[in-house]
Amino acid sequence: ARPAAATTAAQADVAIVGAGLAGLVAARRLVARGVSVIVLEARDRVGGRVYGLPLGNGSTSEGGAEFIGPTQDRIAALAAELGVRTFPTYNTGKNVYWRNGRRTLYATDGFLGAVPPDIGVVELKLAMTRLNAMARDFPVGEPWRHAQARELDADSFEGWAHRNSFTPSARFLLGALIHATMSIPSREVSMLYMLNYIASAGNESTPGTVERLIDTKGGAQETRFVDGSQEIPIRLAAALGDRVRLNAPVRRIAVDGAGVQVTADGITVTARRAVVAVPPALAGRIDHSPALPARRMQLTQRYPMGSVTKVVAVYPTPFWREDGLTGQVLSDSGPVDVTFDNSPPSGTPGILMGFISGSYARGLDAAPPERVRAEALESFVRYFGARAAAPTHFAAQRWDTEVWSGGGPVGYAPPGVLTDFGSALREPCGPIHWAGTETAGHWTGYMDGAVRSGERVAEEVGRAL
Ligand SMILES: Cc1cc2nc3c(=O)[nH]c(=O)nc-3n(C[C@H](O)[C@H](O)[C@H](O)COP(=O)(O)OP(=O)(O)OC[C@H]3O[C@@H](n4cnc5c(N)ncnc54)[C@H](O)[C@@H]3O)c2cc1C
Repeated sequence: ARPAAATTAAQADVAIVGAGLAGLVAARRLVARGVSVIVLEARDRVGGRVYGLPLGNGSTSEGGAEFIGPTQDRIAALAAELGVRTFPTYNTGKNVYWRNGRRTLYATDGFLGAVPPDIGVVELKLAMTRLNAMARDFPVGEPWRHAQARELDADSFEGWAHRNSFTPSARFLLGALIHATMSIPSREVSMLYMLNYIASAGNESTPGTVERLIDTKGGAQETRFVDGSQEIPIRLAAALGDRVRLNAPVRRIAVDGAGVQVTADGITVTARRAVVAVPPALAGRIDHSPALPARRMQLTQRYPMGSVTKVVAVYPTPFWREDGLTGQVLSDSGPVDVTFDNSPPSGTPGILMGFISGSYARGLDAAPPERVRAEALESFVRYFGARAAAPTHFAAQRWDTEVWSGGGPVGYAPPGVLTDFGSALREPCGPIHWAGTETAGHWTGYMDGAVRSGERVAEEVGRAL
């Protein structure tokens, strides 16, 4: 990849907007079919929501997407193809559950799995069973086709959860399910969207379940990449060479009889087809001539990104392991309310990672970096003791101020959006095709969904050319 030169005119069969996993995979697949492509990337790096956060000593820790798990077959196959090795997420010992000011340690290899022991767990387990049953035989990737789509889409997940649980702890844990996976309060997301999200946490032969979303062992947090997840986009881009142009934010897509003209800062690409592989909210910022169909324009006004910051604290050793802890926390107090052990495979240095999500992220909106650091370390001390107070390095990656992401981890549908606008997520508009994890069937919201969407769009465009 090289920076785009000033006002270059270029030609290709397909112009691809965005060098995240979806855009890069689409490019790789199209090139393999003998199709010429140019990938236009706004940032000065590839990977989008996959990013290695520098730790100040030449090494990095994931500041964005990190984990993969069972049934995420497409990202696993891609990593294997690229020679990016994996290792199990550290998961030996007990998890910490912090609730109402009390710290409880619990093993995750029992009947409850990752669910912490609390008064409401029976109720929670019942609600999870109901959710799994509703997610079975679900039209994955096409929630608007569900027989009760309208009713389900009129509800928020919180609305459903409050009618299906009564104890404060079950309600807290159901809310935490959304907070931990989507980085938003559960009142903001459509029940229909969440059922699709649960149903999509599987593959063509294995139905999705809540457990596969939230578990470490057997779930979406099971596995990590040696040298970090960013190795995947970096290797994809290296193989594409100067087909990838950095620092080239796309501003405008014009369609005429001959095809498309995609105008970015410094470069205009004339192509037969365009693939837009960015989250819907960001796609909505690109000008179109002629205007896109109303349903597509209105969809992009209704698909917000979550609010998330990831923090990492580096220590000489992973001291929590000596205390018999996995490094994993679920808490009702912020700003860090979910943590993982982010140490490299060797275990040195020790790295604690924490999520600051939803209202906690919004609460720190105007906070200077020192305050974010102080409050995050206070959270770590609460869960892991005084040794957590003095890391050798601390770094934070905030996503809601990233102009080319707009938040994270994923764009989602608030109530009432999917039934009328959902099908505009993927439906091509003339020669313009849509990709990105938000358009995926299985594992929408995840790296696996991004890869699947890139593969699907390459197929779609390949057929249309
Ligand atoms: C904090 C965090 C944690 C996460 N954890 C996980 C995890 O553990 N496991 C997992 O599987 N997933 C995780 N995810 C989700 C995962 O990162 C995404 O699902 C996936 O990376 C999305 O890929 P994408 O290609 O669809 O979109 P993106 O990665 O967003 O790529 C879009 C690209 O388009 C570029 N772009 C945007 N607008 C324009 C424009 N106008 N012109 C040119 N370029 C443009 C952007 O710069 C970006 O490079 C996490 C995300 C975050 C933020």
